[in-house]
Amino acid sequence: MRRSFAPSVVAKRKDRGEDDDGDDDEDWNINQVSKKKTGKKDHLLSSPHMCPFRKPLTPLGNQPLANRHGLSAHEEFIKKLLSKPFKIPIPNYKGSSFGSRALGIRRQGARCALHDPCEENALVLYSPPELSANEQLKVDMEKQPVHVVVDPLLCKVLRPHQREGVKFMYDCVTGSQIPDSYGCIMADEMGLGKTLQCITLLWTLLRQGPDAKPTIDKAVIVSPSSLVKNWSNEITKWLGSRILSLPIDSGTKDEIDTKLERFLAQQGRRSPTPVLIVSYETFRLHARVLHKSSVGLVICDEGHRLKNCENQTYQALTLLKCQRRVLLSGTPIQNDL
Ligand SMILES: Nc1ncnc2c1ncn2[C@@H]1O[C@H](COP(=O)(O)OP(=O)(O)OP(=O)(O)O)[C@@H](O)[C@H]1O
Repeated sequence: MRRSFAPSVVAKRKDRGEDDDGDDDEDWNINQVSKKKTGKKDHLLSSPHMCPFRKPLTPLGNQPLANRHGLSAHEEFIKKLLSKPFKIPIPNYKGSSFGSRALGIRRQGARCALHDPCEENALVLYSPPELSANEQLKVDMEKQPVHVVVDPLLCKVLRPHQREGVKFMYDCVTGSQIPDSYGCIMADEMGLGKTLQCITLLWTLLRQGPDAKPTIDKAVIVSPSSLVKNWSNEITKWLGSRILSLPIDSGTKDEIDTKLERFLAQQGRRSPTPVLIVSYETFRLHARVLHKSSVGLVICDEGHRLKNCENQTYQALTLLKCQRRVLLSGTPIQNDL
């Protein structure tokens, strides 16, 4: 802090007998310092490097200690801390069996639906039971079921009868229509858009569920060979690149087996190709591979082709490890389905 040199202030200071060895450079007086502190006036004055008007700088000895690398003790401590190798805190921890899976950040707080159930035109397939204010205080919001709402992308194109159809199929395959039954026949007339309804169901089950996680991880569509490509095109038409399908309509036995094995080996929420599309013939011929693992949903297009239960394709389909089953047919009556 600079001292005032106003004559009145200087006079007052002198009256009070204040000495001048404060911090201010301007007030430093080499004669006084030499008399009071060192008594080496002559020596100081005789030094050719000593300025008589400016106090000497603080000696370096007052600075924090530096090591031989020029780091202060604190910097040295931080460096040591950061260079410590990472140690797994759990003894003998082996890690997950899915080596490629990265650790995620656990979601905190209440679960929420993927799409807004209150949005105009929203198609809500599942609503959690309503809770009273008192119940809301008691329940664990992290375990509360959430709404299942059809992606608005599809909602805006679905026609009224298709909305009903999607809701019907969802209720059936989730066991809400008939307890412990997970199948249905979708028998809309030809050209009413059964394919789009099934794609909507598939997309919803692959991404959502009341537990705020996907209901299924893989699905198989079995259709007449002439329609395999059509299914793949319709999926791309409505969902773009959101999901990739795996249509199998040609190839050698080994090639097809390899593709099927790869499809079945996929696990978890984000399978790269979660939808397999095969013909009835391919399904029957490769049933041995397909029976090795389970899938979340099977859709049989033109299901009236499964004429009776002695049929080999029917047998192969029955043995597939899959609980949720949808059969599509524009003409279900002809075969007594
Ligand atoms: N909501 C919609 N808006 C626009 N186009 C639609 C809609 N629903 C279906 N379509 C189109 O109508 C056409 C016929 O639909 P689709 O093939 O699904 O009928 P389908 O009921 O499966 O008939 P089929 O019994 O002959 O298989 C398709 O090209 C489909 O993309």
